[in-house]
Amino acid sequence: MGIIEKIKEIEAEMARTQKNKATEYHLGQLKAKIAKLRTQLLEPPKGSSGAGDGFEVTKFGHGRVALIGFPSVGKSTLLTMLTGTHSEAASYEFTTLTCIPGIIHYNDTKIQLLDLPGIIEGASEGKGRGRQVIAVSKSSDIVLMVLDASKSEGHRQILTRELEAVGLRLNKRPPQIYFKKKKTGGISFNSTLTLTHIDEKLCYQILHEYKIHNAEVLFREDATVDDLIDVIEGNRKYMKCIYVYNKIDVIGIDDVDKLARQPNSVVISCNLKAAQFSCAVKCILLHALDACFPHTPLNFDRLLAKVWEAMGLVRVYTKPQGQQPDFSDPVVLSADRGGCSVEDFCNHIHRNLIKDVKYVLVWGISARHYPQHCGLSHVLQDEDVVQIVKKKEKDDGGGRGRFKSHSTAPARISDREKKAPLKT
Ligand SMILES: Nc1nc2c(ncn2[C@@H]2O[C@H](COP(=O)(O)OP(=O)(O)OP(=O)(O)O)[C@@H](O)[C@H]2O)c(=O)[nH]1
Ligand SMILES: [K+]
Ligand SMILES: [Mg+2]
Repeated sequence: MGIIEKIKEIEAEMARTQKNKATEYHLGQLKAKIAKLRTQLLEPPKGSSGAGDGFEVTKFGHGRVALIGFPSVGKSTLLTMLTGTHSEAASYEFTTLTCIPGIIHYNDTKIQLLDLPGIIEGASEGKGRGRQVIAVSKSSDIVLMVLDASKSEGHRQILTRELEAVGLRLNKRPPQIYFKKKKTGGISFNSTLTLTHIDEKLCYQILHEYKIHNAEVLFREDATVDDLIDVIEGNRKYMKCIYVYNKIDVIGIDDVDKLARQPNSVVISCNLKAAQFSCAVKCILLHALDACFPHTPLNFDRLLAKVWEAMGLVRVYTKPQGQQPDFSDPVVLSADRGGCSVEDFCNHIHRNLIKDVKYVLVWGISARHYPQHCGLSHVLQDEDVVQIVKKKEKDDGGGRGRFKSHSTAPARISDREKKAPLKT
């Protein structure tokens, strides 16, 4: 029997089993069995270099965003409009057969956007190009789940299930469970609060299923069996996901309103410019819009702002001693990938720089006063300005200038200030 058949059989057994106190141990064990089989399924077939075979494109820019969705929801149309890179779009399904990269230029950064073939139910088990598509989406920093606003709400759940089946966790944080395998000593089970979904016996049983007999487990939240399995498997990827409802030009105002109010969601139309849209719809959208740009496709500005927020990129501008900061070319850091400390910043510029650094001067929202003398562990924030003071060098932090120490309230440096000359 193949792995997929085994999974199907266990799923059928779970569906047959009534959920009650007497069966909960058995059900927990079955869940662990399925998780183990799914992990086996993810192992690349012999002779291939990985599940993303033939789909890999070189990483480029400051971050990567994948477009995931059913066929013909408008992924390629969206890629073409956001990046200017042409990706064939047509009214028939599976128009796109491979991975097509484009670049979004936003806030002085470059974000790689990947168009992918449509996926269908069963993708996680290898239907269509599901496994390759999922492997590529795992390599990205965030996922845009593109949905057809005129189709069933169930599509979002089906896609979420497919992604969960391969270990992706969307808009969730890792379970607060400390877990460490040991060589001896048996299982030590502890919790900092009352657990309502799992008890010691169930925990032992799941560990037993994984043939783990010595370990330390500490629950720091009221976690579930699924959470425990995620922690034991240890290969889950926690990603932000934005639900992009496209084609709102073909649905009614009430439905647009409902979709626009869901968490992590944005409603758009590739077909209509904002100016062509009725005033009523624009009013509804305004609760989510900072400004309405009449000549951009409807709500693209909002979509880009959401992508930017989810990426969590931190732009740091360098200021050579005695000169204006260079506001054209930021060093781009990320808390999730590589970190945002002064040390990370220095390593970004040059890997040997760190040994020459005496301290740095920081202007911007991470600084308590302007400029703040900071060490290597100081955590920078978006739009900070940094001057590196090397050993045997004097800083110019005491001079007269815009970002000087007598400024009291740390404020984000505005675009206007960036353009204005900075005297030092
Ligand atoms: N009404 C409407 N149609 C749209 C919109 N965006 C895209 N379309 C149409 O939807 C159809 C499918 O678009 P594609 O961009 O090919 O969709 P896809 O998701 O890339 O499809 P596959 O590559 O086959 O998975 C095309 O006929 C587009 O013109 C929209 O906002 N409104
Ligand atoms: K299509
Ligand atoms: Mg396409």
